[in-house]
Amino acid sequence: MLRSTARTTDTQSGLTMSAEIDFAVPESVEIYDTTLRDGSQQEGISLTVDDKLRVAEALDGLGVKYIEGGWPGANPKDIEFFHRAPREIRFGNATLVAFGSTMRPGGDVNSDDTLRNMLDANTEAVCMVAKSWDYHVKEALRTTLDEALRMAEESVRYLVERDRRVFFDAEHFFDGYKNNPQFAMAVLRAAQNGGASTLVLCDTNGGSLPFEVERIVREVKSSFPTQIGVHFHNDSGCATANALTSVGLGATHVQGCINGYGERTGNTDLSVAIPNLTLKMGIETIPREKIAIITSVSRHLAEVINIATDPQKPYVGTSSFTHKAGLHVSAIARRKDAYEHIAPELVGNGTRFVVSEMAGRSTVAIKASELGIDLTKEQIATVLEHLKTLEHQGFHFETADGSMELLLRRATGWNQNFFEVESFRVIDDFRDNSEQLTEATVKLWANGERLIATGEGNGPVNALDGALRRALTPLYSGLNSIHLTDFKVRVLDSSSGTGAKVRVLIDSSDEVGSWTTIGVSPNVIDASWQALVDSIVIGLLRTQQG
Ligand SMILES: CC(=O)SCCNC(=O)CCNC(=O)[C@H](O)C(C)(C)COP(=O)(O)OP(=O)(O)OC[C@H]1O[C@@H](n2cnc3c(N)ncnc32)[C@H](O)[C@@H]1OP(=O)(O)O
Ligand SMILES: CC(=O)C(=O)O
Repeated sequence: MLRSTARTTDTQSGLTMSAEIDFAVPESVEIYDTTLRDGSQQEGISLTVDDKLRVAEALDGLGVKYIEGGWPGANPKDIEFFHRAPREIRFGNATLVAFGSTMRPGGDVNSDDTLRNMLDANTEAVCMVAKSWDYHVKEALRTTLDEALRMAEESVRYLVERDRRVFFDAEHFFDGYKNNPQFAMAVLRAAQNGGASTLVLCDTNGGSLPFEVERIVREVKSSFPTQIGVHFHNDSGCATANALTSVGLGATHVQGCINGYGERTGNTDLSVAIPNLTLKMGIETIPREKIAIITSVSRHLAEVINIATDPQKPYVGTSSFTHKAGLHVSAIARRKDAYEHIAPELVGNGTRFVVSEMAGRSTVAIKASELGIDLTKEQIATVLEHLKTLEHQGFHFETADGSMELLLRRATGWNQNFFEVESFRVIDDFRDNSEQLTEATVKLWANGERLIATGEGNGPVNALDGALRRALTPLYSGLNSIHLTDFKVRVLDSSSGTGAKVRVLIDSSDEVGSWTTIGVSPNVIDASWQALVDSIVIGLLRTQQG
């Protein structure tokens, strides 16, 4: 077991104790997710009660120990959630926690609405937030330090006496400790006296750095026998590092959110903290077998919450194990772990390679073999050269897997024989101020026949797509299951104004999957046509391959 050593300072007397104390790095840490409370304080998040239930279900499935469900009484949604959750979810792992503050200044526990609402939520555990920064007591609560201590102790005791396990969130603990350590520690003592099970040190403004956290957690740990927890915001970008530092000093309860949601810059990202604690520090967090679903849970929550996650998010991001540089791919082809800090499968993620101008021969060879395309060394070299030239012209193959596949196939001497393009034409027809119609005509050759078809649409791509389908569907009925799902245009050299080159990306899908194709040209219709033809060819190839 890891051990860390600390000197301690008596915060009452200010004296530094000479004795050194060993803190064991814990064997296990309680994971407490606050997505449904602090996570929902993030700008842009607004969950329905049904959404909250889905999030709670997913978190329980992941095996977190506590799920903070909201602040009962703060809004009707949270009241309904606490009513429905125990009836509609069969919790297998998690305990639901109701959040609230201490009673108000000058209040009485027996008539305080917040405390009553926390009890009415009917949860085994509650989390109570209290001010531990003297500045906040004086300026935000506008009361005395003694009154803040009374509010904390009596409120905790009131809930403990009613059989609740009380987590005590000492708000602004780190700033409070820096400003007035005696008061910050006195608040913890009040909560301990009241019977709180866990003293949670909160970095509410999120500005603390790991070396400060280390000093302060060490002080607290040496002064309190009670379980220590932590709750870090990410305003200095150190929330997860601060949580790990605290655990290294003996904290055994970590609050945060899968995907790091939360007020302002968010909270400790549990999708990062859990793998670090488990896989790197050897500490038990969620059940071991659940680590492998953390990527899918992170993505599922992002869908429910409707905020796309950062592809570069450690462990669970789509780019977390994606390799682009030729040297990296070449080494990975020899040793899988050459550029990966863990095996991605441990967290349910996977290795990906993207092909671009940064590629070398190994990348092209791997991509071709993934697609079942046999390329000779010479063909690989030719593809690589062609690829780099095209990327220089503005193509971006890492986002266009469909066009990349065609490039690789063509290098073998293959050429699509579904159809041959003789010509195409697009006419924009403005009939009057309210109506605009685009008409496209394509002339193709297929099966030895000359095919001429016209399509109408609300724009050139729509009209060209219509004309192509009208010409080809009688020959290839599989086209009916191919759909264009997205169309993106990017101006590549904006300094050239309307003469600029554009890059068009088209996303397409069929019943089994999706692909992206690309076109680049100074003419947006030409660029669109290139991407469109590639899209149809890939679609036909897929129907042919069954
Ligand atoms: C650090 C955190 O993130 S804690 C969680 C914060 N979350 C939220 O605020 C979201 C939910 N909040 C709400 O719905 C509302 O703010 C409520 C229902 C809690 C309170 O609403 P209101 O009564 O209208 O008050 P308001 O929002 O203006 O908050 C200020 C009041 O809370 C009191 N208050 C603030 N912090 C605390 C605390 N830790 N303990 C007790 N009272 C507190 C203030 O003294 C002030 O009371 P006063 O108006 O009687 O002087
Ligand atoms: C309790 C809480 O959310 C905080 O102090 O940040």
